[in-house]
Amino acid sequence: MTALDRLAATIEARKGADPETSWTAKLLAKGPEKAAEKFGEEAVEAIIEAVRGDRARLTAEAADVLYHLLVMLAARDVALTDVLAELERREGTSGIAEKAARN
Ligand SMILES: N=c1c2ncn([C@@H]3O[C@H](COP(=O)(O)OP(=O)(O)OP(=O)(O)O)[C@@H](O)[C@H]3O)c2ncn1[C@@H]1O[C@H](COP(=O)(O)O)[C@@H](O)[C@H]1O
Repeated sequence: MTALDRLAATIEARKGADPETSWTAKLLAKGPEKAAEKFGEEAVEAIIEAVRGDRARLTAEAADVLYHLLVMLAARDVALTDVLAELERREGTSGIAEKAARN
């Protein structure tokens, strides 16, 4: 099990937990729209660090992005395993070839 798998399991387990003691539960209690908004905020913070070129800060912001992505997915009952399966399905297909096949 990777750290991402463990984090997704923890987030799933936080559904219905006490919002006083869990940030995840607090965020989930506010609904999928709030989870999506937080994901957007964290993504923008990561973009800012990517543009600045601060690798340590980008690393930290990327971790925030991954956590908030998983919370947003959990809020809409999308399993990490389904996202990983979609990535596996795409493995070996060049993005350029895939784009060309669309037209
Ligand atoms: N990876 C994370 C993680 N990354 C970021 N955060 C929290 O996400 C929050 C977002 O920070 P912000 O500065 O954006 O929050 P804010 O500005 O106060 O929020 P606003 O009210 O202003 O929108 C902070 O409280 C961070 O601590 C996380 N909280 C939890 N986890 C993981 O989730 C697990 C379960 O956490 P709890 O649900 O809190 O038990 C933890 O053990 C960790 O593994």
